[in-house]
Amino acid sequence: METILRVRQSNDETSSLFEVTSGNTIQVDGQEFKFDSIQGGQVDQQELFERTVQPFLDSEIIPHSKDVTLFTMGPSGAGKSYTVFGTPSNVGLLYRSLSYLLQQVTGDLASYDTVKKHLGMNLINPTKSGAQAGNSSGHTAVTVSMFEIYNDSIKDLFANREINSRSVLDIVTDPRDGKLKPRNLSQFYVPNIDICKRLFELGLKNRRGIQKGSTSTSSGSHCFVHINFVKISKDGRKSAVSRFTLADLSSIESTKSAQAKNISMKQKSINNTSILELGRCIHSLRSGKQDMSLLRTNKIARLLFHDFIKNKGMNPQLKFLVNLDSNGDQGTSLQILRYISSSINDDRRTSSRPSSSGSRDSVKRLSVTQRLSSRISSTHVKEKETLEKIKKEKDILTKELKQLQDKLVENEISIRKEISNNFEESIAKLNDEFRQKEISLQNSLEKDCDRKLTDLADEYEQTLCSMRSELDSKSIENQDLLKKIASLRDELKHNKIENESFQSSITKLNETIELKAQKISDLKVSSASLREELDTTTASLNETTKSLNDSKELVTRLQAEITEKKSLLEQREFGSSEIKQDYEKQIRDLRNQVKRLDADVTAGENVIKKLESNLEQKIAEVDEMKTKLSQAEKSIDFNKRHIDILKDKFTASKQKLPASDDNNSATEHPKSSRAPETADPDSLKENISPPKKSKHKSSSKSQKIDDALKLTSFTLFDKLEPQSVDSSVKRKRNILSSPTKASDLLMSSPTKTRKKLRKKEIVNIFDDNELD
Ligand SMILES: Nc1ncnc2c1ncn2[C@@H]1O[C@H](COP(=O)(O)OP(=O)(O)OP(=O)(O)O)[C@@H](O)[C@H]1O
Repeated sequence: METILRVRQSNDETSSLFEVTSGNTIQVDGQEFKFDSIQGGQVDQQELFERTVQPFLDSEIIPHSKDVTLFTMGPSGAGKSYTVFGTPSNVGLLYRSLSYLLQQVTGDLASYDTVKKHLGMNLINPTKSGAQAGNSSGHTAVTVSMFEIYNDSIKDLFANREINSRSVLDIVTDPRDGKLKPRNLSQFYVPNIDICKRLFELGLKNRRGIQKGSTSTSSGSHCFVHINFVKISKDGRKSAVSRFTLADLSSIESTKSAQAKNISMKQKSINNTSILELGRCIHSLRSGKQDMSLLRTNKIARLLFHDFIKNKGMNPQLKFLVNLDSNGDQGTSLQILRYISSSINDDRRTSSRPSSSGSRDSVKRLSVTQRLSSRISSTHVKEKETLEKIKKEKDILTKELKQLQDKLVENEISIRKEISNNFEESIAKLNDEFRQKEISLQNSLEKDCDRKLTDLADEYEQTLCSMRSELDSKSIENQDLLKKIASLRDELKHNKIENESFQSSITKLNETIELKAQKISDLKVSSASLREELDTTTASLNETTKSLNDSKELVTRLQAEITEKKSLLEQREFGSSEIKQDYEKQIRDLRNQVKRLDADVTAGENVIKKLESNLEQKIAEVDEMKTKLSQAEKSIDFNKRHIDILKDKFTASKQKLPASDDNNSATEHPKSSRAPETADPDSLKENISPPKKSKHKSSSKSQKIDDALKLTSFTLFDKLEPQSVDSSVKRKRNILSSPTKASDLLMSSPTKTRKKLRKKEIVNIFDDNELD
């Protein structure tokens, strides 16, 4: 047991109600009180933690899984709650202890599920993030619980509910961790310090008299916090829990302070009684008197019972942290100090004023004896004897009572031990039973499993056999299919080759058709120009004819003039010789002129004849070209139709090809190569003479098509009738055929040279555009 004094120092040291006389002793009102350590006002929260709590965390809780309880006691307002919980900016022992323990478990934090296996269903996971914290192979964890005892009833502060009746028997040993605690107390898994803070905020909010967000308001209740440090064995089967209990006890209230804090007298007396009883209990246990009856009535004492039993009443790990305010009430402070010194530090009290109550008792006892002796002396001896008898009897009875009481305590201890042993035995039995059941269940499950596995194996074997036979048949089918696919591939290759040649022949045909179309268009152009030339020639012929007629009229007129002049000459034969000569000259000139005209007419006629013959020739050539043109057009139409048929066939063959060969999707069905046979029979009969049977199978379709086209073209050219000569040309030829008119034409032809040249050009054009 350890006593620590924390002093809340006032700024005004002169008004301080106590002084520290030596290292661990204080003096109040002339009385000295000794503590294990005194933490002055300059000691801050962290220092206090490091000096008072951290040592036993390191030496007891973490390595040895021992339980330690720390009580804070003191007058109201001395800083008990401040010491335990602190303020948000300066946290107290609770948060510092938790964060210290959490630091120790870092890296080895067991997951919530793992800890739950050991601590049971009452373990609560505070958040979703808590579920993800830690790992299944971790070996340490921290859990917390919080409850208050107020008006002798217990309230779970994390659950905000009264967790049991007023009976102390509701404080029970939890079989999971072997700790004595209120029945069904909530226990939270702690993954980190932030969650802790939120939890305790909630707990303090639920605490009686504590206002939200504050730890300073006096509550009038005893508040207990259990910090459980869980250690799981390496094999994960066993666990040990060490518990650090932080108890913020209610202050011992004077009537005045209780009234000031609005605490009922009943509550005040319950609180004070419970604390005094706790002190008496500890004192009796320490002095070896073991007044265990207190443990049956006092809840705080009962909560510590487990520790006493466990430690066999010897030196339980209890720490009393006494808070005193240097400016506080002297009476209350003295009351606390006396309480501590009488119940805990009795042997350590260095000096105190002579007990006034003790002297009063002795005075009382003296007066009673004097009165009794005076009575005895005044009454007769019999009464004295009787009194002595009674006294003796009383002594005997007192002795017996004491013996009985001792026996009772012994019995209770033995009963409790027995119960505890029985309980442990029954737990061990239950564990064994459970293990046996588990093993038998496991065996039966294994058997079941084996049986099912065998059945499944048989089933699978059968299925496998049937699947194998199916596989064999399928593989045979598959081979057939592969063969088919191979043959189809060959066919496909063959078709591909054919198709390629077919494509090239189509390309060639297209090229030929284009060439022919080009030639036809050229022929059309030249034929149009020929027509124009013909028209101009016809027009010039007409002109020449007209000029010939004019020339003839002129010749006639000149002949008439000659005749007239002859007659005039005869009439004037006797005229002057000059006139005669003039006339004769004129006649000669005219005769010469006539002769020249006759020569010109003759030459013109010759030219016209030539032109006529040329014209006829050209007309014949034009007719021939027209015939060829129409034949070629027909041939092209037929070819086009033929190509269309072939293309249709080709497309149909493509569609019929097997879909398996994706790469050869453009290949054709072999039947497409027989397109000419399935083409329009009438048109083929009409236009294509049957193709000669090839000696070699390998003759390409393009060749066949070419042959067919050529044959068709030739047949068409043979069958076509010659075209009739243009009627206007014929008419002009008739006109020009007359030799008498040729000279006139020659006379009046102004474009002779140009026509000759044009004629030459026409002849050239016809030569160039001759069809194949
Ligand atoms: N050592 C200290 N340093 C600074 N402030 C302190 C100290 N001790 C206590 N206080 C402040 O004094 C006020 C009262 O303290 P606290 O509530 O802890 O007293 P208490 O002993 O718990 O009182 P009660 O028993 O009535 O609940 C609080 O505001 C607290 O912050």
